[in-house]
Amino acid sequence: MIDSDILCDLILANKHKCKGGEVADYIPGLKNANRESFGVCLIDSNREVHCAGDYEEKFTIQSISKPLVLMLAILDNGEDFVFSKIGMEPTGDAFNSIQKLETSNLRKPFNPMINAGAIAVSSMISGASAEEKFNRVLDFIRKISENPTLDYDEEIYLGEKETGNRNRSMAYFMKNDGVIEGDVEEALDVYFRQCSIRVSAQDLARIGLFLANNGVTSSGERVVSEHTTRIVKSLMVTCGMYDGSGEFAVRVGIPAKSGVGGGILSLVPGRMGIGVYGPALDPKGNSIGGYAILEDLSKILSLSIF
Ligand SMILES: NC(=O)CC[C@H](N)C(=O)O
Repeated sequence: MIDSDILCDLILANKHKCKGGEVADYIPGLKNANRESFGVCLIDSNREVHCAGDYEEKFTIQSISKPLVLMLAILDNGEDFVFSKIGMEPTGDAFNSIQKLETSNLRKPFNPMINAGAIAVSSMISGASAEEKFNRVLDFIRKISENPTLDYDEEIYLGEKETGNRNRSMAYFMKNDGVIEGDVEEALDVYFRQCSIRVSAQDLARIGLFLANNGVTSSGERVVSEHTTRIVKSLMVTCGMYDGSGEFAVRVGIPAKSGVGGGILSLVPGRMGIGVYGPALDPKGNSIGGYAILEDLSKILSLSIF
């Protein structure tokens, strides 16, 4: 049993830490986020929902879309094809780093949780057009979050598209190397749109529970195989918190994926899904408040899987 008061106490105890971070500012839609916003939602295996703070506030999913779109790409193409194009190793570099694409002998992005790998994943989604591919992504995320009202933020999508030249350059590089087989601009369009999907901490907790339950929604529908969720959870542990994944594994010890919108999706296998939101980020791009709450929760509830 989890006492909801614990979550309120943790919000109060950690709120001051958010003042230390920076809100992502590469596009106006993100810069305008309120750095004081702070919310958490935990849904346990009995489907009991525990929430505190701004758990209903919407923000863009950003990099948290990466493990989710990976599941759809595996459904569409199979694991062998996906990992013939993308590796499974952490880089130790920033999420938007370009360097290993050329300097490593691998000649493919190191993993699906960095931008290069995620853009390659987006290029594998089935559909006749970017719009059809994105609509399949949105439908998939609606299903696993059990929230049919999820939508995307048009202003942020356009901002991502306008400023995303670093992502664009990686995508063209990967097209040159045969990692991306289809139309590059279409892959980028799907990627920019998927980053702009609006979610709340509660939506993330629901997705976390789906992963904790090995690919079954709380209404009992199996959407992906247990094996696929194992792949995704493993990659979340090793690469989900960017180049801070090692320290996060030591301090918190659960699969998690963060995004520059300020969200963190996390879960404890078989036990619960947890979503946190706080747009003030540390230098690696992880939510400062979200990280702090997860660290405290892990200690209080003995969540580490290690
Ligand atoms: N770390 C992130 O959340 C990155 C997502 C962001 N839209 C980008 O592509 O740079």
